Amino acid sequence: MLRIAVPNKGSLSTPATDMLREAGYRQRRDTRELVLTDVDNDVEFFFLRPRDVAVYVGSGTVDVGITGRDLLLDSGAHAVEHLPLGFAGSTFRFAAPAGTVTTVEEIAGKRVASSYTTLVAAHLADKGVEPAAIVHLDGAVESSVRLGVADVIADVVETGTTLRAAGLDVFGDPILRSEAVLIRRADTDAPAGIDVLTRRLQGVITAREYVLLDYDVPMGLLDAAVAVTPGFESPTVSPLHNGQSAAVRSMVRRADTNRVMDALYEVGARGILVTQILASRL
Ligand SMILES: Nc1ncnc2c1ncn2[C@@H]1O[C@H](COP(=O)(O)OP(=O)(O)OP(=O)(O)O)[C@@H](O)[C@H]1O
Ligand SMILES: O=P(O)(O)OC[C@H]1O[C@H](OP(=O)(O)OP(=O)(O)O)[C@H](O)[C@@H]1O
Ligand SMILES: [Mg+2]
Repeated sequence: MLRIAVPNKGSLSTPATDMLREAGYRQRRDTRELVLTDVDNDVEFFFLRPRDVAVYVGSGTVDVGITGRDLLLDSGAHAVEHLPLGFAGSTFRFAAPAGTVTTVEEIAGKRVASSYTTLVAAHLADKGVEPAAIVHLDGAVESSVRLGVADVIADVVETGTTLRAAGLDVFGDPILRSEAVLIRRADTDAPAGIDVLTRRLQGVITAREYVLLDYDVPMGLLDAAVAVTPGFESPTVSPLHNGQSAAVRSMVRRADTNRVMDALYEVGARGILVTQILASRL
């Protein structure tokens, strides 16, 4: 039975549970449930603190887990990224009161507050910058400068709203671009059952990222239309009963849908329909 660690709280928890449910797994109804066995799918879920997921996976007590790339790197656990999951995207960045610190080099001799101190220490060591101190805080890191325990922070930035509210500006390149990832233990054979889980999660990712596009096009314009919608391998083309047109079906990136529909219309395609994909195995 594959043992899967899932975040029980925080930004990752609900989207992780939603994705597993979409992938056909049973999920808990009550947030106080700590363990859930899905007998039909031969998997067991352990609901753990997001920060602890990598620790359990690295120690081999659970086989795989869902966590953030930033949390994985900060944990120093013996675990590796297996599949990016496409949600909980964020950047991890330095910030300071507007105009005070504007380059990473200027962090030398200053105090840096973060909830991700291992990640910050490794990054600064890599850049050859020696801070005066790296202060570990559990959260609300943006308040640390105003309250006088740090000069600079390193924190998760999603929309930037929290930074703006605290009067802080980001500086330097992003330390990291993070998203939710499926992780497994490093340097060991892939656990039995991970392939099915991976295909199922990949299926959800594809269903979220792509739509199906159907359209009719006169035979003479078929090549031009197909060039607009090349699909994954090659689009499906079926002759229409009138003998003069073809019906085409192709997968298109959801974000490109309207641009592609406009281009197809220009080429001469008509009856252009978009359909949502509910599940997929490619
Ligand atoms: N706006 C966000 N705030 C915090 N974390 C985010 C955000 N967007 C994405 N994430 C990701 O979520 C993970 C952090 O989750 P975690 O549950 O530890 O913190 P949290 O969402 O801040 O929860 P908490 O309520 O405990 O503060 C990281 O991988 C982080 O990159
Ligand atoms: O760029 P934004 O969209 O504003 O999001 C980023 C903020 O959200 C998180 O804080 P959270 O609300 O989890 O509080 P915490 O700092 O106490 O963890 C994170 O630590 C940042 O502070
Ligand atoms: Mg938080």
